[in-house]
Amino acid sequence: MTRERVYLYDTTLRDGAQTAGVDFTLQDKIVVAEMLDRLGVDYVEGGYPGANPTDTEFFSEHRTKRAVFTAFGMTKRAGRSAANDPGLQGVLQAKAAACCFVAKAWDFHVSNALGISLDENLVQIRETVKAAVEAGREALVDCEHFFDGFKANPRYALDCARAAFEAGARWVVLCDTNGGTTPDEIAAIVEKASAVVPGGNLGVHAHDDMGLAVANSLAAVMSGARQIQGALNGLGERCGNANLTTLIPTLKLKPEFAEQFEIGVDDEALSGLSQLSRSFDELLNRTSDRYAPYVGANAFATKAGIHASAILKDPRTYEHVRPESVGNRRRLLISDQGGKSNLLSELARIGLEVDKDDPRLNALLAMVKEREAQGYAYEGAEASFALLARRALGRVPDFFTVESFRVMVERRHNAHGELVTMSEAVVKVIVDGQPLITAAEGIGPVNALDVALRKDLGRYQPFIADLRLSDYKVRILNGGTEAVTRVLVESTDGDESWTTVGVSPNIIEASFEALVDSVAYKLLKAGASPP
Ligand SMILES: CC(=O)SCCNC(=O)CCNC(=O)[C@H](O)C(C)(C)COP(=O)(O)OP(=O)(O)OC[C@H]1O[C@@H](n2cnc3c(N)ncnc32)[C@H](O)[C@@H]1OP(=O)(O)O
Ligand SMILES: CC(=O)C(=O)O
Repeated sequence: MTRERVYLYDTTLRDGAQTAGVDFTLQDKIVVAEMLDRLGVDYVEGGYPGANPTDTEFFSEHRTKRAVFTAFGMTKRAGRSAANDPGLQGVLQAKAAACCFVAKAWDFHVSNALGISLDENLVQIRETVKAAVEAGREALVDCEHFFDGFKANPRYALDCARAAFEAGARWVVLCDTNGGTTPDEIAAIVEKASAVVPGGNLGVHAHDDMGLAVANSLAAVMSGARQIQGALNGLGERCGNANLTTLIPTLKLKPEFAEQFEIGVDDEALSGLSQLSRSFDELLNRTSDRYAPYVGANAFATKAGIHASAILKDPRTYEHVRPESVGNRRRLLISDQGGKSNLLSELARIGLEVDKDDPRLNALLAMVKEREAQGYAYEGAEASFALLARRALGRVPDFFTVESFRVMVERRHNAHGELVTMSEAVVKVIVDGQPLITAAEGIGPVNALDVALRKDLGRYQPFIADLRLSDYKVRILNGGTEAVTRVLVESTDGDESWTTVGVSPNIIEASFEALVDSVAYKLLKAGASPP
């Protein structure tokens, strides 16, 4: 059976730039356009030339090799011709192969936001599209608020779509601008619109204000639309646009879509999707959503023991697609919700083969559950779990022991008479039976302890030379007088990052426990020989 082509139109660099907290530089835009081009989307909407210097500069040259590089703008203003509208001319002069114009399609908006007659708006749509076609551009029209407009005045909304199509628009894109439409409504309205504009020329642009942008886009395709507009990681105005990072795997991996439709993203690009999504977040300087469908770090993370047990027998029991297909990975987490299956999987991952009937496994599981009840959280502290497991299995050397530590925080005037807060720590460790005492200053008590601990570990010192802390998180558990503190410390040596956990009613003690685990893990990892 021949499959029909569905075109992906990426608006990350235009609607995505309207996301609160997102501000692309020119260099960012260049990098993202290249990422999108490699991914295999059909259109890259680069921004709004004329709206700001970055976008204008971005359109000073073609930025894509495969995708149709597209400039965004609005229909010409009322009361002037297309040729005399500087905004429209700015869009038409941009170095782009296509132009996408936002046009009002809701009578209420025409009267209240534009303040012009309904007929004048239709003239604006027609003349704008004609000007783009005459300028040799592929023309697209984003019919803003099409679905709300259709519900208020179906005839007029359809008149707008028809005006765009008859004037020569390749694509008439029906927008759920306020994101308030349901999939059933989308399906029914797209079907009605395809009586005016053939489905092969209809697109959908859905916003996620009800969490339905992906569902609405898929409903539109099922009703005949053949272009989907969306953004990487669901960026976009307010709650975002349809998330292409969710839509792409769905279109490629779910039989009800994959058997009927074809998109420009190939299997290899699909297998790089998780990495692409995370790299994009890094470029935005924001933390990736661990719970994102398909690409999130938790998308294939299983905590429940019953699930883990079945996954080990056949991953299809609890996975709707293979994690590798989108470049993600399966994780069976260690926690108080897990059973022996979780343990066995994690032990195998860290290179410890243990028999399922080994009694030490039950002891380790009991220990994990007991410690989790005290406040430890091993699902996010894989290095502390690796140490705990090796200790339970008698396979971890005690590289060093901590005899004592002391921290002092003092607020005083320095030699210049300025008020300063100083932290000092003294740590005493035993290495090969020899006591080693170190003292250090730090910007805070934990920093002082960290510096002191890592200052002199005797013959282990070379192994920890590249160790540094990259993150430190504190959480108070239970509240009130019963409160205990959980500290998670993330460390790195440049090659790998690992997380350790410490728990105590005393925040310094909890921090120190996590620091000691981090150093021990590094020694283990580096293959340091035990005493
Ligand atoms: C649904 C969407 O996401 S559409 C995309 C929205 N994106 C953006 O607005 C980002 C870029 N925008 C901008 O930088 C600026 O708004 C500009 C450069 C486009 C215009 O700036 P200004 O000229 O200062 O106008 P301003 O932003 O205050 O108002 C928009 C004007 O466009 C008019 N307008 C809005 N939509 C359209 C349209 N589809 N066709 C013609 N005119 C329109 C409005 O009526 C208003 O004009 P008015 O003040 O005379 O009534
Ligand atoms: C065009 C557009 O971004 C919208 O209608 O939401």
